[in-house]
Amino acid sequence: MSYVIECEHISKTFDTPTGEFQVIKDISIQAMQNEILVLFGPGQCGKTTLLKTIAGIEPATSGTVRIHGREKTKPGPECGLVYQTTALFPWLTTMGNVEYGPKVRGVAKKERRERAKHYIDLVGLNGFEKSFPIQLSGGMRQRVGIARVYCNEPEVLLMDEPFGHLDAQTRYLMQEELERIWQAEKRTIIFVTNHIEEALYLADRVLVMTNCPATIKQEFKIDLPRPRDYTDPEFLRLRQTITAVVDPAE
Ligand SMILES: Nc1ncnc2c1ncn2[C@@H]1O[C@H](COP(=O)(O)OP(=O)(O)OP(=O)(O)O)[C@@H](O)[C@H]1O
Repeated sequence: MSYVIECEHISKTFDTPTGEFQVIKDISIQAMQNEILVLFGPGQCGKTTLLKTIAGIEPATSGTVRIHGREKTKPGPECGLVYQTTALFPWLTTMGNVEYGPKVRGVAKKERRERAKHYIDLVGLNGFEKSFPIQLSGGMRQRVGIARVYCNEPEVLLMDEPFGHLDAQTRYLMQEELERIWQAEKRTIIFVTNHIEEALYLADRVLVMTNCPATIKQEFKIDLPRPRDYTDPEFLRLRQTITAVVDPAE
């Protein structure tokens, strides 16, 4: 079996004014083609650091990251990132933001506009092509962020609590929307969250992390049919089981 993402024995230690601080300890994970892998753990446990290491933004102190078998040591277009507060260019419209990546890479205007329009429609923003970010709600801005990474056609999507700043209703809606988008155009996704329902709604597998230094404590394969039902008894049972595994004081 060939994996899209392979992390082997990743450790990460920061030099701080008070000495060395180990954030990640010997983590090995793999993601298969089109899988949604959710990293789930308590706040400050090291989830973002692990994602940055996979993206090549924070080099690992030891261990290797491979994307499609190629070692990853620096940021590159093969990884598309969506953050909690998506940094859209405020002076560009939805179209301008979504087509930005292909434009910088020299893709001809007609082709990149068609591609951008396709992804704008896919995320449900048809009619908002000319809107500026300030004219959009938080959920709509995250839709633009998702369309923008899709438009760059990365091999993997790395999503760091992308819905963490949204109100509860919009958050549920965006979970459903991401699942719909992923069903329409599947990608390999590593999704970071500390929200158990979000993890269960989206994941093929949930990896529960321990607190700093982060290790993988337990893995759960989520075989529930999609789209998932938050009130399904099996969903609720898994919610209870996984919550019990996470110990914020660990
Ligand atoms: N550049 C850095 N230098 C020193 N310490 C750092 C650095 N980056 C992160 N840390 C520390 O590493 C720990 C893990 O941080 P990280 O942001 O990876 O956690 P997280 O699980 O993503 O947190 P949250 O759920 O709150 O987003 C924290 O204690 C943080 O202060």
